[in-house]
Formats: sequence, C-alpha cells, structure tokens
Amino acid sequence: MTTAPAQQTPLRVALLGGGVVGGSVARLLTSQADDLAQRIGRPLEIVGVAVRREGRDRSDLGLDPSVFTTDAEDLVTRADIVVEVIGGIEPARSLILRAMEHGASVVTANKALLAEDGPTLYEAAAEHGVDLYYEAAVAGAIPILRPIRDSLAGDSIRRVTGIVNGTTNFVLDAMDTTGAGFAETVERAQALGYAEADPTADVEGFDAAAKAAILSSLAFHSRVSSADVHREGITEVSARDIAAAQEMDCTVKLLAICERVVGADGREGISARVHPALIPLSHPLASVRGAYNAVFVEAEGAGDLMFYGQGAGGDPTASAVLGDLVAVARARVTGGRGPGESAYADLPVLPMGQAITRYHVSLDVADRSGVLASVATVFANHDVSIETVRQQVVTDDDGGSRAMLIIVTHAATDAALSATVNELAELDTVNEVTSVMRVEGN
Ligand SMILES: NC(=O)C1=CN([C@@H]2O[C@H](COP(=O)(O)OP(=O)(O)OC[C@H]3O[C@@H](n4cnc5c(N)ncnc54)[C@H](O)[C@@H]3O)[C@@H](O)[C@H]2O)C=CC1
Ligand SMILES: N[C@@H](CC=O)C(=O)O
Ligand code: NA
Repeated sequence: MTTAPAQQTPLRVALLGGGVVGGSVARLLTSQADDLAQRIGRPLEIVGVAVRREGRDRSDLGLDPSVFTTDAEDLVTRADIVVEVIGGIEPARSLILRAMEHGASVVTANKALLAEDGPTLYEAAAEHGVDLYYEAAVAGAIPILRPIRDSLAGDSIRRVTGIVNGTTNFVLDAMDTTGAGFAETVERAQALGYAEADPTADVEGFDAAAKAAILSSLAFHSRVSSADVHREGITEVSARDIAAAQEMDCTVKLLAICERVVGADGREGISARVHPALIPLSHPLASVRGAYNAVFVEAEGAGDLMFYGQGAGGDPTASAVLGDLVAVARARVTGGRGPGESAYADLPVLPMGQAITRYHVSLDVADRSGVLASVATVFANHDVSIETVRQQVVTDDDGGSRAMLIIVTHAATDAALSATVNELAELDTVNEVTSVMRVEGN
C-alpha cells in the first residue's frame, strides 16, 4: 500500500525574509499546503522564517510564532529548501552559499544578487549538487525564465525586449494618461508594494538592468552581469517627451533590450541596454499598462512571443516563488536536479556605442533659411540617415519666432547618433537640442 503524500516525511522549508514577498509566500504555503503536498508527493513544512526583528505581530501569516527567528545563519542549516526573499547582496549571498554547503536547494527572487554574482551561486549549486531557481527575479509572476531556459531550449533567440519594471511602467503610464506628477506616482507604487526598498533602484533603471542581465545570460547562453548593461532611468523623461511620443502615435516605455548583434569587428556579441524609448502604439508592448510587465521574445523558429502579466507585488511574485519551490521539491522527491548554468556560447557584451536603433531628435532652431540644410549636413557627416523631418513654428511672447525640428532617423549606431547630437549642439542655428529619444519596435 502506498502512503498518501500528506503522511510522508515533510520537506523542510526555511524562509528568509517576511516582507512583501516573504509574507505572501508564507500565507500561500499555509493556505495551499494540502494541494502542494499532492503536487509534490510530500508535504512542505516551514521550519523557520528569518526576520530582522522578533516580537512583531505576524499573526496574519498563519504561522506558529515559534518559527520566527533572527538567526538566519542557523536556520539555513536546518532546511532541505531555502527560499531567500530578503533581497540585496549581503547577507543574502552568504546565506545562500551556506544553505547550499549544507545541502539545501535554493529558490530566490533576488535579481540584484543574481545579476551581480550569479556564476558564484551556480558554481556552488553544482559543487553541492543542489538546485538554484529564480523565476520570480524577472517579471514577477510571468513565467519567462523557465520558458527561455526550457521551452525555447531548441530554438535560437534573437532579441528579448521587456517592460520588466512595474514601478517605472506605473509612473510612465500615469504621466502618459493622466499627466500625473513623478514623485507622487512613485510614492503610490511604493505603497502598493511594487517599488524596491530604495525606489532609486527602480526609477534609475538598476532593477531593470539586473533583469536584462539575467535575461541576456539565459537567452544567449553567456555570462552577462548588471555592470555590462547600459542603463538609463526615467528621471529625465519630461512631459514634453511624452507629448512628442503622442504626436508620433507612440508611447514612452522603459525597455530592457537584449539582442544578439554583429559587432564592429564582424563578430557576434550581445547588446544589453535599459533606457526609455518610444514605441509605436501598434506594438504589443505599448498596451502594457500600470504596473504590468511584458516580455517580447523574437526567436528564429518560434517567431514572436509575448509574455504578459503582473511583474511586481506580493502575491504575484509569491506565485513564481512557489512554482520554483514545487519544481525544487519534486526534484528532491525524485532524486533529480534541475538544469544548471548554460554559458557555453560565451558571447562578449558590446559597448553601447555599437547598439543600433532609430532616434527621435527634437531641435529648437532659428526660423530662417538654410537651417534645415545645415542640420541635415550634420546628420550626413555622421552617416545617420534621416527618415522623416517635421517643422513646427513657435511664436515667442515677444513676437519673435522660432522653429522646432522633429527628426526621426533610420537605424544608426549609438556612437554615430551621439556624435551627431554633439555637433548639432555646436551649430549657431540650433538654440537647443530639446530631446533625444530612441525609437524601438518597428
Ligand atoms: N516586491 C516585489 O514586487 C518584488 C520583489 N522581488 C524581490 O524579492 C525580494 C524581497 O522583496 P520584498 O519582499 O519586496 O522586500 P521587503 O523589503 O518587503 O522584504 C524584505 C524583508 O527582509 C527582511 N530582512 C532584511 N535583511 C534581513 C536579514 N538579514 N535577516 C532576516 N530578514 C531580513 C526585511 O526586514 C524585510 O522584512 C527582493 O530581492 C526583491 O528584489 C522580486 C520581484 C517582485
Ligand atoms: N521593484 C520591482 C519589483 C519587481 O521586480 C518593480 O517595480 O518591478
Ligand atoms: Na518571472
């Protein structure tokens, strides 16, 4: 006679962190205990929750108060599976390494750590024969890492373009639709549990850059760290940029772009970058509103794929954590291991100057003859081909007139565009280069 899953010896789970994500993980683990035991074949038992301070009322988590501890170092030695949701580099890294040394598999949502030092974690997992899963680290609830790593393992990915930060999408969407202010919208994102402990990580693009590094590593079987990713946040995006996007039937999104490209030396490499960009309203990513995330994958065989859903918040993120937890637990039950790091392609990450895209450039120029020709000459000097030019005449308060030139280019390298903009700024016919935005998604 076989023993029912609930009667088997439980797998011991240690939870590090009882914040937004940790709280949701604890609640869902408790409320779905019976179903999880059936799916895994053995029950899970929370043997401890590491918190920074004991004594706080955590009755809403549905756990016995005795499980809370401030001694995370001891806790990780008493578990089969450690779930790390404290975030940051240290002590998260040391705790994960210690857990692995003691034979525990690890599930983490910590993109900052994975993007900074993923290979150390992978190597430790391989050395100790344990698993490392981190689906929640990119785009929260959206299954994207396992689809890239497993479902698309037989394909060749060309490009991954993602809206992978809920906070910044929430802010840009509010600016676009209601004209809401920047600071007040960031505060709302914090209150809703989307923002990182320090929201600078969101608005300055660090969080998205970490996710771009993880996506690039997995999609291109190479090692890419957050330091390799070109990063610009959304703090410079102005109401004028949003209006310019609307005039072009575009919207402004903070995009993480990971591409396989041919570099200046003719060799294949990776372009990994995070920056605000215009995308046409007809592009699937343009319809991603509020704190939602989406990842658009272009692959040789599969063609275009779009993964969409909630990229932030306690329960959505906990859903991905629990999915990983079940995968790790099943491997424990069957005695197997999930896949380890795949970095065999070892592609170099190319400098931002070699990234190729289109640009939207707005210039405040003198309203007189010859200006357009002088501006066009500068673009030609740097081999940047112009796709469209639009001119708007603006009448000043004193009755004088100026013109705005709005230029959209064909694809050019970032280096050529930067040199063009620098030379334009020197022209005596150009009063100001008022905005330069990249244009993605044809
Ligand atoms: N909140 C979200 O929407 C998402 C968060 N993540 C990631 O999940 C992780 C956790 O994020 P949140 O839950 O939002 O953060 P949080 O700040 O709400 O929770 C972290 C908790 O860890 C505790 N903590 C910090 N150091 C500790 C230590 N040494 N020992 C014990 N506890 C400690 C803190 O007191 C806090 O309660 C981070 O890596 C974050 O990047 C990933 C996807 C989405
Ligand atoms: N702060 C992040 C949370 C998820 O990773 C975001 O806003 O997307
Ligand atoms: Na995910």
